[in-house]
Parts: sequence; C-alpha cells; structure tokens
Amino acid sequence: MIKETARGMAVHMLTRVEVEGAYANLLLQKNIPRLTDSRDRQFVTLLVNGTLKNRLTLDYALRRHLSKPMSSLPHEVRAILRIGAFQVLYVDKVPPAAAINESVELAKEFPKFTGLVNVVLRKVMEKGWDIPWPDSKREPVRYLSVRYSHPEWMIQRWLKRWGIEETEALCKANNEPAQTWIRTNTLKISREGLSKRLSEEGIAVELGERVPESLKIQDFGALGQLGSFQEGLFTVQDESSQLVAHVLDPKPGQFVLDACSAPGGKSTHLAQLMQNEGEILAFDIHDHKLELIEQLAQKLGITIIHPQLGDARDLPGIRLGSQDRVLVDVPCSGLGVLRRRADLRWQKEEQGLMELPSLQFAILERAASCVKEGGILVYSTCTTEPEENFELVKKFRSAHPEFEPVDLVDTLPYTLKDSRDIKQAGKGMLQILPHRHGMDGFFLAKFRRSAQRV
Ligand SMILES: C[S@@+](CC[C@H](N)C(=O)[O-])C[C@H]1O[C@@H](n2cnc3c(N)ncnc32)[C@H](O)[C@@H]1O
Repeated sequence: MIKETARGMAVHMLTRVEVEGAYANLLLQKNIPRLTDSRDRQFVTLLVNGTLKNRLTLDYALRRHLSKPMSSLPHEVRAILRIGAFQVLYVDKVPPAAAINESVELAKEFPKFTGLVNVVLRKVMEKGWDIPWPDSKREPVRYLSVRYSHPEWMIQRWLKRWGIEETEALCKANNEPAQTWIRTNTLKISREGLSKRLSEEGIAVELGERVPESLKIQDFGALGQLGSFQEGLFTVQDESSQLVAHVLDPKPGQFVLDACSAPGGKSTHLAQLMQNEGEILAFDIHDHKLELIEQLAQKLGITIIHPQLGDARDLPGIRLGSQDRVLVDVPCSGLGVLRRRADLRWQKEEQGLMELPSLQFAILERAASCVKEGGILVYSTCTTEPEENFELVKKFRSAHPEFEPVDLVDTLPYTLKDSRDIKQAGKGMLQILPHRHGMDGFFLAKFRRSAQRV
C-alpha cells in the first residue's frame, strides 16, 4: 500500500482516474478532508489537477528517457513518474531533488521500478524545459497540443477560429489552477458581512468586481468544515455563472422556469434575486440530481424552488406562454471550464460535440414556448464552441422572429470594456473566454418575447 502522505494520496487518485475513469474533482472532494493540514490539502489538489491537465506534456518529456512505453509500466508507477516530473517542471516551491527523493520513496512499493523512477526523473531535472518541441510553424497543431497538453482536435478547432497566438493564450489559461469563487447568500447576509465572517474564520477573501454577490476566496480544501458554509451563508459558483441570474433579471413574485436546473446553482441565485417570493419550476431529467437542488435550497433557506422531474424537450405540465422568465442552461460540451475540471479535456471527443446542438435546440424551442408575451428568455452554456452558442442562437432567431435580442450592456452587473464584447452584447449575446476575461468560459444570450406574436 502506498503511504497516505499528500503525494501518496495523489498517486492513488491519479491511478483511479486512469484505471476506473473516476472523476478527479469528486475524488479530491471525498479524500482530502482526511488530511488535517490545509497546506497538504492544497498540495494534493495542485498535484492531482496539475498532473492531469499536463499529462500529455509530462509524458512527452518522460518518454524521452524511457526505453519502453509508458503503457508497459504499472499504473501507480506511471502516476509516480508523472507527479515527480510535474513537480520538477512546474512547481517552483518544491526543490527538484526533494521531488525526486519523495518519488523514489513512493516507488519503493514497486521495488522493480525504484531505479527507473530515480534515473528518469533525474534526467527530466537535468534537461528541464530544454526539450525538442515539434516545429510551431510547420506543425502548429502538434506543437500546441504537446506543449500545452490539449487534445489535437480541440487545438485544430481553436486555431481555425482564433489563430496561433490566441489559441496559445487559451491553452495557457486552461492550465492555470482554477480560483475559487463563491456567491453570497443575500437572503441571509450581506457580502460585506460574509467577507468579515470569512476573515474571522481565517479565509483570505477578495470582493469580486463584476457581480455584487461574488467573492474570491483562498480555497483551503475543506470549505465544508466552515461554520459559514454549514449555515448556508454562501455557495460555490464561478463569477461567469453568477452573471446568468442577473441577466435573466427576475422580480419578486414572478413565475420562473429553469429548464435544466440541477444541481441548482442558478435556480438558487434566481430565488435570491426574487427575495424568495414567487415560484421557480426547476426541471431536470435526472431524478437523483433533483435531490441536490432540494438540499441546496434548504441549506440556503429558499422555499420557492419546486424541483420537477422531466425532459426539457417536453416540459410536461407547463402551459405555453405561462412564464415571466425562462432560463435554458443546457447540457453542453463544457469546453469553457477546462481549467476547473482537470480531466475533462481527456474525457471529451469531438464526435460527442456534434450531437449536442440538436438536443440544445430542441430544449431551447420547447422552453421558449413557455415564455409569456413580453417575458424574458436566457440561453446559456459553459462552452466556447460556436455550434452550441452563436450558431444555435442564429438558427433559433431565424425560426422564431417573435424573440428579439435584448442588449446585454443594460443588464450585465458590470461595464464591458472590450469593443468586441460591446458589439456582441448589443446583439444580445456574450461569449466569455478564460484568457480574455479571466473567468470560466461561458455563453449568454438574452431575448424578449415580443408583445404581439409575429
Ligand atoms: C449545465 S447543467 C445545469 C446547471 C444548473 N443550471 C446550475 O446552475 O446548477 C445541465 C443540466 O441539464 C440536465 N439535462 C440534460 N439533459 C436534459 C434534458 N433533456 N432535460 C432536462 N434536463 C436535462 C443535466 O442533468 C444537467 O443537470
């Protein structure tokens, strides 16, 4: 058994991700609270996420010093090598010699490979970043893929759209550690009150500049242990995702439909903006996820959310034109959140992306039919891909001229500065990109149903 040190735990989790296809974020959530020191929890998170994200680059660097393929080594030994190389190449605060010694220590569980781990990692240390990369001019896709550890098909898509410099910037942003953003539960406390409370609990806090409820906190790996969390004074949600409820702009007493709502992040935010007055019908197709909505609402002290089991393409029981506000936060490829979900880039396949727009369009059409005349519809995704965003919205508008775009400049809770954003927002849309905006990648489109049907 590998020892339950920070590094041992990271090896164990990476092995489970590779062997069982386990989700890294769930493994981290479940396992790291066992570590009592917050520095250890942060270190394991860094090792697991950093090693997973940079796997392709790490394997490229390691392969140069291996006489046999990585796939011939036991899974745990691969994980030990990758974690070791990650520390040597990417983590300044760990002296390379210490990273190697600790890796050799872990490899003692596999005595046949102790020498190999030692020799290979020493060579990685000697060479550092002096690695012969593919030629960036002749083979830009391969170069970016290997240099920034992304699948080639993703790079190909982005290169066509944005060119090499911007694609490189996006890849770099995706490899950064994700920051932790939280949303104040304004039904229970003000943002300033929460900030003070968190400081008293020893958490470093910064007020967000874009969303009035947002705070950036230093995640110490066990938020669930904080009294403020247990009392429902906040919930974890990225800033870009916090924009959605503001853009939908619901009022107390209104009828609101959230067509794809689990685990309830946006429904609960809508309820806050409605002062917990009115009605939110929160649909989701997965029964077990409805419980998550209920639990979150209960914790935050929200009573107006009614979770409903159902396919948003049907929305059983919901009358045409009955809702003041409709949110359509569809299932999507999630390519905007690659920095937050370290293993996501390796789980996705391009074919899977191709199948999404028809589902998204069907959900959008049915949900839109429930909007009252004069009511508001918001469509959102956490992806960067035009087929799920601009192109889908364009198709929707040409099929449904009764929905007019609403200028986002007036409803966003912050002032847009980039002229490209201002232009898009004027047409009722906004594509948020991690490297341009410093938030998770996200897409928003807002429409008003005209008073007279066309
Ligand atoms: C992007 S997530 C929604 C996140 C949610 N709005 C929040 O802020 O917490 C998409 C959700 O759509 C659900 N879903 C997938 N297909 C669906 C369908 N056909 N009808 C309704 N919900 C669906 C998934 O279970 C998932 O919970």
